[in-house]
Amino acid sequence: MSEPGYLSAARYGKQLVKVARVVREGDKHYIVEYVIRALLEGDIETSYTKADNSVVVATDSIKNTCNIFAKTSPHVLNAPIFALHLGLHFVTKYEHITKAFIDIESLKWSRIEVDGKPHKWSFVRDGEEKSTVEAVVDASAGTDKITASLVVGLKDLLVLKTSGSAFTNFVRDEFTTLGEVSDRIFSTSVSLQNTISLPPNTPLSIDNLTSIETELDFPKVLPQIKKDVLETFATDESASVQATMYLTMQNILTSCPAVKESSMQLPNKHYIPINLSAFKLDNGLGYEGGAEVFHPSADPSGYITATVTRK
Ligand SMILES: O=c1[nH]c(=O)c2[nH]c(=O)[nH]c2[nH]1
Repeated sequence: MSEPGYLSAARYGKQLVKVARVVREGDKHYIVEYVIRALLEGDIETSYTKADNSVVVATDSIKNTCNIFAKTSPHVLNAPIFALHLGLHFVTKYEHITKAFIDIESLKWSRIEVDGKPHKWSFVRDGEEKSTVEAVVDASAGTDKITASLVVGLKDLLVLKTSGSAFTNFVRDEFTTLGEVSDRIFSTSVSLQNTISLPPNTPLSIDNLTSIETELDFPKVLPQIKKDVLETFATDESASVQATMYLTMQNILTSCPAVKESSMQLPNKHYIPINLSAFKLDNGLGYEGGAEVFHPSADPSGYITATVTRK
């Protein structure tokens, strides 16, 4: 009997590969802690359609490769370049693997300050936000014509402001109960992805990674992006989540020439003023705001997304 369907997409690999790497420069130490997802595409159809494992690089070997590269890659402290290195390895090592998808989440380890000075080997988890990388390395046109896309960003960056946020002039009809406010709490958990322009005229290869690493300067760019996010959030007289997120991405495009597109997803984590009038307490429920007691509402939340692309 002929099969009713055909294999229209296939990709596989290992996810949740957790690895930490210490780099020691004398008694000054560095640490990164990564959660890696490495997925492969290529001439792997027969593993699905013919039970042919001869085309399968075992996901266990993919995990081993992540650990080996954590030890051997000269780019291990620079997550976006490390992701490109891993991806380039898979598409050059295995002739039948033509695309590699490497995602990395970096957990936050910041140096502990002692007497105002960063300690040499002690670190603190001072925030749940993760720095993110999504790299796609594509050798489908041949290993001498490898291309890649690279997206860097962050997620789970929780922020809140108690003033400088209004929401007025929205559609008011028979479905509307929300009052207009000139002053409210604005809180969100920032997810942000920035598409990076890779240096032009540089054939993508493992040999060129060091010059790409120098040119893109992620140790400078990534903190700049976070600074843009936090400073825009703090200082914008926000008319809405939509308007503030748009301004944030324009500021990133201004400060980071290597970013060609920026996308954000922001939940609007509502803080709802509690009505205390039954207790003869005025909790500032009107247009002017000024409420002091709120219900931090877990759900539902607004969910606002946008992409800004360089002209
Ligand atoms: O900044 C906001 N944008 C909205 O689209 C919206 N909708 C809503 O109920 N409150 C808000 N706040």
